[in-house]
Amino acid sequence: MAANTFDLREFALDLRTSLGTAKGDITERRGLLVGVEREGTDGNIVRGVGEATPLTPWTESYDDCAASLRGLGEGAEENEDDAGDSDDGDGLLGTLGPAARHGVTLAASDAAARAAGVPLAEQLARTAATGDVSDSVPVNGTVGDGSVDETVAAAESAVADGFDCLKLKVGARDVDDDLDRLRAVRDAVGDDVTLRADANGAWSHEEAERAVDILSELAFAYVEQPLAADDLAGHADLRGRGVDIALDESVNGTGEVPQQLSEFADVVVLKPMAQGGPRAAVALAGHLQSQDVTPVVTTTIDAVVARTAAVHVAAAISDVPACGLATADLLADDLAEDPCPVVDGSVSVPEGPGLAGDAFDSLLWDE
Ligand SMILES: O=C(O)CCC(=O)C1=CC=C[C@@H](O)[C@@H]1C(=O)O
Ligand SMILES: [Mg+2]
Repeated sequence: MAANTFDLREFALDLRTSLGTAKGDITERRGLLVGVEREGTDGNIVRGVGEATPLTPWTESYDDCAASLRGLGEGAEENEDDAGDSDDGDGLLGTLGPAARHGVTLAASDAAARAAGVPLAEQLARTAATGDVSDSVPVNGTVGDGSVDETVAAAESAVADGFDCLKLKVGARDVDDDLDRLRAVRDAVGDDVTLRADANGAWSHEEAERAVDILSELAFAYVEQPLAADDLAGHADLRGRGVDIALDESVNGTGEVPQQLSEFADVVVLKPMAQGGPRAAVALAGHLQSQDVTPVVTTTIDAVVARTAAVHVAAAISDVPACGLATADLLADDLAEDPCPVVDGSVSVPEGPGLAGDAFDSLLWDE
């Protein structure tokens, strides 16, 4: 196989307004675009584009990600067979943290899908045997921490924009203040809007038990990561109280993923950036569905390349519920035009080939 050559481009994007979470405010997203070029079987150059946008504690640090990708560029010639689109972590890929691995495997998968002339979602569905590929994906609105009035206003604005599912960030303030926020949102948007809360592991077991009882009264669909990432037993204990329990940091970190997640959660959030690439995310989704656990795909507030890849991941997962992919509006600017704009609470899957044809090539190569 001809050697891969890798190109890198660093970027930094400000958020339009900071996203308040229990882990602090997210104000900027720094990452690296990864471009791969290789000679195809017909002798033509095949290109692929990836994105590595770290976010601790879901992934390695930016500095570690950047250093490992720069090291990759120097050794690409010797490691041509390792930098394919395999996510099994052998060889070269095994030395990379999840965000760097996401950048490399996404670029390789984009190149392979473009060479085959198929959308990335179709290639992902083929390799994971997940079944048919959707041509659109439902998405939820994302509402950060804020006062009661700010939260209600943001929720009403999202519903007016066509979202019928909202995720509300909690855990940054006293649990009773959060429950006042959530009750006010339910009163404002009515019973037909699906509501979710995400605590990012901020609550004690006692706080979580109180919260779950109120969330059940308010008919919330699920609460994401109410307890610390390592408290799987605590999450299991919260189940069956009228609101589903979702795991995020317990599954999307740099630790081991428990095999039998159905003991601990009804829903598992999948972050392709934290899973080390689109294929790993789709494979885990299939594993979850085999245990009757519902997968939900979310970005890590990424730039347009990784966000588009997350749309393809969600499209390759059968019967996926509303996903956390409508995060473009959180950014003050982006690297390229969005091929998956949100329309009435859903996004269309680009026809490709690959991610979005050659739409992102000019970000890495001078035409
Ligand atoms: O799920 C969504 O609606 C958007 C993504 C999202 O909420 C998150 C992305 C990355 C880190 C966190 O701030 C948050 C999460 O915890 O899921
Ligand atoms: Mg979360």
